[in-house]
Amino acid sequence: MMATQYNRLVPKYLRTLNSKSGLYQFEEFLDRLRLWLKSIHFFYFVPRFVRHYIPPMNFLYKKYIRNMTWIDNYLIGFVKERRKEIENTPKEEALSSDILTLLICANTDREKYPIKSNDEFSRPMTDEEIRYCIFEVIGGGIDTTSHSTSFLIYYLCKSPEKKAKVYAEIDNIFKGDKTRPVTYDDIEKLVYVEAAAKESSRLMPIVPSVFKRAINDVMIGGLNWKSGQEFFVHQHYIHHNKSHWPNPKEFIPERFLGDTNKIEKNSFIPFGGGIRQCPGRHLGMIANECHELKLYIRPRKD
Ligand code: HEM
Repeated sequence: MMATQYNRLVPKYLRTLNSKSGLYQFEEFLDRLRLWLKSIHFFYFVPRFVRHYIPPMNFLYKKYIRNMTWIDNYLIGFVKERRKEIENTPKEEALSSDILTLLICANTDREKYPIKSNDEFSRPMTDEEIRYCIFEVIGGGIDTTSHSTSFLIYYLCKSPEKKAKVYAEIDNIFKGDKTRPVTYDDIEKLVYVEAAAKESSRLMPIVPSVFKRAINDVMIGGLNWKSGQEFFVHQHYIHHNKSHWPNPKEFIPERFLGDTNKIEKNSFIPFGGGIRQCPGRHLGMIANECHELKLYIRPRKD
């Protein structure tokens, strides 16, 4: 989405920074996203009373809230702008399939793949709801995917023997054609590539732990948790636990080949779990595999 925005906002011949250009605002947006990321820990760990009343925490608090308001307004601007564009597009003209367009058109007569149901969610979403979704996708979908790819490349570079297997599989499917687009069929056939991507996310889960709250009294891991109690599930630790993963520090994609039923339930959770499991998990995994492909299909420089 960011790359598309960049290309849309700034024609090639204008790609220099000046304070009025959309690109300038976009750069500011990225800076503010970084600040927002920093502020997450502040809101997690600084108690409410301290952040409201004790200097300098209360100044930081105000700064972070101002930052969040700026981001909200910026994103709402996109939603409104795109909504107007869609309204001005004749019905017979096809719309693009980007996430923003799909969200705006959901449950309207412009929806591409309508789902019939009569529940409380069968109404078009408000600008505010779409803004939340877009922000989640930006926050949850971009760095996670790019960092996953970086670690995959890292582990493959460290394991020439495994990398050779990735090459062999890619060669077998693409037969030397370096230009044709990657299809869904290819992705299905690339089992070793997928196994390598999974093994890399086992060794280095990009989100190392997730935050959960018990909604009932429950026993997990032999401990009793009270309703309302909050805790972290530590993926990194689980992925390195010897009882689930023999030689846990070694990069062995073969673990994910063959009968995957032997992988113990909940011992591989790079995308979290439960009802709030990552909704972008398939997209993230496919993007990861496609990056791997693009890289290795090219002329090879080891
Ligand atoms: C390799 C890439 C990715 C990894 C490792 C990853 C990992 C995660 C994890 C661990 C969670 C928390 C799940 C939990 O609480 O149990 C999460 C949530 C989320 N992810 Fe991803 N993600 C990736 C890609 C994406 C992509 C591509 C998108 C969107 C297009 C996305 C959107 C989201 C959203 C919206 C949530 C919040 C879900 C909720 O709270 O209900 N993620 N992701």
